[in-house]
Amino acid sequence: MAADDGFSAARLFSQGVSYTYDDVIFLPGFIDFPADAVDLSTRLSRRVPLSIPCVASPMDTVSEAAMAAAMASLGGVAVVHSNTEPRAQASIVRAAKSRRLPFVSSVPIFSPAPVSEYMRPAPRSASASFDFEQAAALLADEGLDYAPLVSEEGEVIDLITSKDVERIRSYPKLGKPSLGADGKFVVAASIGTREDDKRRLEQLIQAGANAIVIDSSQGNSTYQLDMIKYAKKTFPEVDLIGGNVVTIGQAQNLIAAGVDGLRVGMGSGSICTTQEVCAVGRGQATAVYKVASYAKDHNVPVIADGGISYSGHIVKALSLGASTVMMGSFLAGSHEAPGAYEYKDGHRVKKYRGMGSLEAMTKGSDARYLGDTLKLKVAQGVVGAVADKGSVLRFIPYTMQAVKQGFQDLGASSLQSAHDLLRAETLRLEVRTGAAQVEGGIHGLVSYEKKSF
Ligand SMILES: NC(=O)C1=CN([C@@H]2O[C@H](COP(=O)(O)OP(=O)(O)OC[C@H]3O[C@@H](n4cnc5c(N)ncnc54)[C@H](O)[C@@H]3O)[C@@H](O)[C@H]2O)C=CC1
Ligand SMILES: O=c1[nH]c(=O)c2[nH+]cn([C@@H]3O[C@H](COP(=O)(O)O)[C@@H](O)[C@H]3O)c2[nH]1
Ligand SMILES: [K+]
Repeated sequence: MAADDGFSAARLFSQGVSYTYDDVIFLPGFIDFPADAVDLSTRLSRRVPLSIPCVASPMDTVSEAAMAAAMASLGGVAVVHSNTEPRAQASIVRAAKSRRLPFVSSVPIFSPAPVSEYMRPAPRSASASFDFEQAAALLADEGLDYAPLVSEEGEVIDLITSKDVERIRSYPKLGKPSLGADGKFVVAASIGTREDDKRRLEQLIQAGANAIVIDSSQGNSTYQLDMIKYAKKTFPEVDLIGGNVVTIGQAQNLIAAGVDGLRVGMGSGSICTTQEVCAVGRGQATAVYKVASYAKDHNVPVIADGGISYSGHIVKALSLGASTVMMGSFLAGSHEAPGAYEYKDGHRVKKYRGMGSLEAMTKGSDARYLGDTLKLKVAQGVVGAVADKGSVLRFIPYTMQAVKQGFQDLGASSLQSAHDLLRAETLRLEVRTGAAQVEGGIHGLVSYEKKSF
């Protein structure tokens, strides 16, 4: 492409305008490879590789054991939220890491009555270290309807049933899972910056957390810098992700303090009211581009956090320099998100709430606020609901296929290649006017059905 067509990102993002994903559009590049050849493997942080660039947000309506097992089995990762007691959070991490199956069943396995009173003895059990194919083969070979999943310590941790096998088989084939050096699923977890969080950190690391996210809307604080220094000194072997940041100045401080990854986004989340309440933040496209262009020189991967509604947003975030995207609302309506489905106006929905909503704050993150001299609580998020999306094991593979098609259109065969095109200014983009955005969407139809896959 002629270099004088469109704008380079460097030029576009230096004009004093805060842009978000929908404001910008990439100009197509040259295709000389099939979409299937696009390599989406990446890193969550310096030492945590992933095979897909997807991260589930540390929110109590998104990331618990079922999400963590499913995301790791897809090659991504979930960050287990901290809106609960440290012991409970650590046991969620343990539960996800104790298996190699892509799900945590909802069958209650704890009961006041001895199990033998209401269940037949299982003819065979499956080892908790079995992956899906091994467990499915056991059920098929032995003609079993179910088998308990038994840990190395002889504890029954779950059940696998022939129905689970049927369900998982109806989804796209599982790719390369995220496994740590211990051969177990990669699971991350979040902490805060209070004195108590040091104890939480210790318990999470004992539970085997592969990376720790320091969860704050404004990471550039003396509290976070102190926590980074403490964590890096006490547990140097575990990757530490700082944030959130949206400027180079914030990133500089956290990188200097030693973080292995950065989480970028302030006010961009679907449930966020931070920009409204505090007047601080940044358009997400600008934030990702600016922080990533600084962090790359320090070998610090960037997580583009918030504002992802569809695959095109993921392509934009990654092409603007992010190594992964972190998602809340995109994953919240899934089978794997915590909570039960409800019906609202005839739609099947799941609750999704901001961690800075009054409801979430009074549930657990309250400690943050109760300790403050100023005890007036002001929400920076809302409580809402999102539509049932089915299993992440189904819609994430389709979403990744769409992302590969986007990369192919750009002429980028991998994340590294997209980042190279960006830095070489071969990647060209423009701002879309309001009319161009309308044109880029579905328009002029009396009615339509949108079925993506
Ligand atoms: N990405 C985003 O745009 C936003 C995200 N959130 C989410 O909401 C949740 C809460 O975020 P925040 O309110 O930023 O939590 P936070 O824990 O970072 O801050 C809450 C308050 O506690 C203070 N604080 C923190 N550590 C302290 C210490 N050691 N001593 C004294 N004061 C201390 C902070 O300065 C702040 O006033 C998080 O899950 C966050 O991800 C909230 C707002 C915006
Ligand atoms: O202003 C905020 N108030 C909140 O209560 C809140 N809770 C979460 N978050 C942030 O939003 C991200 C998820 O955003 P999405 O739903 O758009 O994926 C998350 O990953 C967070 O960065 C919040 N931001
Ligand atoms: K918002």
